[in-house]
Amino acid sequence: MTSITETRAWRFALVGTPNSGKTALFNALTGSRQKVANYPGVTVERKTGVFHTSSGYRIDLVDLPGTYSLRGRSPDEEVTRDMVLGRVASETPPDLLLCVADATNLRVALRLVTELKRAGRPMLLILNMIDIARRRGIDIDIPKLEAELGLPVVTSTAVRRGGTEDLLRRLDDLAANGAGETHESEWQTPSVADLRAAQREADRVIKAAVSEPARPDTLTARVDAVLLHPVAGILILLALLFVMFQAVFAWAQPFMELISAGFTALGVLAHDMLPEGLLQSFIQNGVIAGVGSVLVFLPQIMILFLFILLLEDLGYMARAAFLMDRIMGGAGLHGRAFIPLLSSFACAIPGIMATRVIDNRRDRLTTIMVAPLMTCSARIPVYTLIIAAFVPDRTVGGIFGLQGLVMFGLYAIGIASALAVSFVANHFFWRESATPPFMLELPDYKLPQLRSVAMALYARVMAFLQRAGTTIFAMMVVIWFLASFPRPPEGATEAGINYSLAAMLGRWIEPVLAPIGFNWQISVALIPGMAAREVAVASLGTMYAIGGGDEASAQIGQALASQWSLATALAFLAWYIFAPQCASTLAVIRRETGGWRWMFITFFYMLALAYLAAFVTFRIASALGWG
Ligand SMILES: Nc1nc2c(ncn2[C@@H]2O[C@H](COP(=O)(O)OP(=O)(O)OP(=O)(O)O)[C@@H](O)[C@H]2O)c(=O)[nH]1
Ligand SMILES: [Mg+2]
Repeated sequence: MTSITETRAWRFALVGTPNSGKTALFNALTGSRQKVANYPGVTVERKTGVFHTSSGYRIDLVDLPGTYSLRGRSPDEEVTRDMVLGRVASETPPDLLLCVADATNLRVALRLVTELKRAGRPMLLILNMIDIARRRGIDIDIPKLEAELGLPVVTSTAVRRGGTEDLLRRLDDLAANGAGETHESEWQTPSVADLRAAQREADRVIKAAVSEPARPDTLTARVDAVLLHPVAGILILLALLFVMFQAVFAWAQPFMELISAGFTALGVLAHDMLPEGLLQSFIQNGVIAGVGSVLVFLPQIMILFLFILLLEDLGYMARAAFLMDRIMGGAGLHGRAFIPLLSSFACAIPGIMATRVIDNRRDRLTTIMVAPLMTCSARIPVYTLIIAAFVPDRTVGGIFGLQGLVMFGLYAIGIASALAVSFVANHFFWRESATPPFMLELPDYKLPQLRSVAMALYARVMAFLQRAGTTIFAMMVVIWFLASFPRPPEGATEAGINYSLAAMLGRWIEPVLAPIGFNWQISVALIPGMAAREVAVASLGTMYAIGGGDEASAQIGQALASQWSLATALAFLAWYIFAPQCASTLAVIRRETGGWRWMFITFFYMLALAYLAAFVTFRIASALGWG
C-alpha cells in the first residue's frame, strides 16, 4: 500500500526502564535480531531500524538502553538521555518518544514517564507485557490512565505474533496525523526530592487507574526462596554449570563425528578428483582440513549457547549475579560486573561493551581488564581438540565424564584468575576501594520464548559460520602458502614442509617458546591465531595435513596425539586460558577506554600470565614424566 507518497520519514525512539521489552518490540516492529534477554542492561548503545506502517509511512525506529531516570549515571544511560533531550549533534531528535512500560511493574515505569514528560517531546505510553499483567489479574483502566497522565496509552505483547497490532494501528495514525508538538524542555537534573515527588505522582496515578489482585503472584518469590538460598542456591548454580559442560561433550559427540567424517570424505574426494599438485594440496589441506577443523565444533558451540540463551530468557542469570555478588565483591568487582563477565563467555567483545552499565570508571576498567579471561566460545575448539586428543574418555566417580570435568576445570581457572586479577588491581593499583551496594533488579521468571531463543541461536550460528568463511578461511590461505613455499629442493630427504617459510618462521620463534614446551608448528600457529583464537586450531590442522604427506589425516586430533607430549598439550591449554590471542578484543578495549593505555596493560599482563602458566605447567608435567 503505497498510495500515499512518502513526504518524510518519522523518527520514533523507544525509551523505558530496563528489561521492559524495548528491544523485543524493536525486533517485532523492524524484523531485526537485536539481543533480548530477561535481565536489565542488555542494550547498551542505540540501534536504528526501519519499518513501514500499513498506510506506507516510513518510520525510523531507535532502540535505546533502558534507564530509570534521565540523570545519565553510566555511559549507557547517557546515550538515552542525550537522545531524549535531542543533544546528539549528528542526529535529528526523535519526533515521538515511545515510552515502554512493563505493565506488571508500573511504579518505576510511571516515575520515569513523569520525568520524561518534562522533556517536552510528544509521547506514547506502551504498556508492554500485558499478557503477564492480565494473567496475574492486574486490571488497568486505560482511558483513566490516559486522562491522569495526559498521554495516549496502548497495550502490547512484544513476543507474541499479533501482540503489536494495536500499537501498529496507533503508530500509523500518529504518522498520518502528526505526532504532536515539541515544547521547550523543562528538564533539569532531578534532585532526590524531585525523584520522590515523581514517585508520589506515579503512585497517585496508579491508585486512580490500576487495581492489583488481592492475592499477588508468588511463584517468583517461592522459586527464589530456593534458588537464592545462600547454600542451596550456590549448589544449584554449580550443578547447572556442571550439567552444561557434560552436555557440551556428551551430546555434541555424535554430531561432531558426523561433521568430521563429512570433511574427511570431502578431502578424499578432492584428492581423487584433482590432479596431483598445488591446487590439490590447497583444496585438501588448506581449505578442507583447515576450515573443517574449526567447523567441527559447531555442535558444541550450539549446545553451550542453547543453555545460556534458555537461562537468560528464563531470568536465571540475574539470580546467578546475585549469588555471585558476595564472592565478586570480595575480589573488588562491582555487582553490575556480573552480566558483562557472563556475556564474555560467548565473546569478550559484547562483554566489554556491556560494561557501559557500570557507572564508576575505576570499576568499569577493572571489569574490562578481566573480561578476556572468561572462557569465550572461540576457545572451545582449542580446549576440546586438546582434551579429546589427550584426556581419556573415562567416567570418574561413577557419573562424571573426565573430559567434561577437565573442561569445567578450565572454565573455573578462567573465572578464578579473573577474580584474582581484579583483587590485585584493587589492592595494589587503585587508591580508594569502596564496593558500591548491589543494585541489579531481579526480573520475574518467564517461560523462555522458543521463537526468540531459536532466532538468537540462529544468529550465533551464522556469526560462527561467517567467521569460518572469512577470517578463518583467509588465515588458512596464508598458512597454506607459508607451509607450502618454497618447495623442497631436489633430492630433499625430509617432508616438504620442513623447508617451508612456516618452518623457518617457526624455528625462528621456537627458542622463545621452547621453555614452555611449544614446537615450531605451535609457534607459527600462534601468529595467525591473533586474528581469532580458533584459527590456531585450523592452522595446526593445515600444517599437520601438509606435513603428513599423502596419508595425511583430516583428524587433526590423531596427528596431535601422536606428535605432542602430554606436557606440551597441557602447556598449550594453560597458554590459551590467559593468552591475549584476539586482535578484535584488544581493539574494542582501546575503543571503550578511549586510548591505547588500557589495551597495552591488558595485552601485557595477559601475555605474562600465559607464559608463566604454560611454563609452570610444562615444567611440572615434565617432572611428572609426561614430557
Ligand atoms: N511475556 C512477555 N515477555 C516479554 C514481552 N516483551 C519482552 N518480553 C521478555 O522480556 C525480557 C526483556 O526484554 P528486552 O527486549 O531485552 O528488554 P529491554 O527493555 O530491551 O531491556 P534493556 O535493553 O536491558 O533495557 C525478555 O526475556 C523478553 O523475551 C511481552 O510482551 N510479554
Ligand atoms: Mg534492550
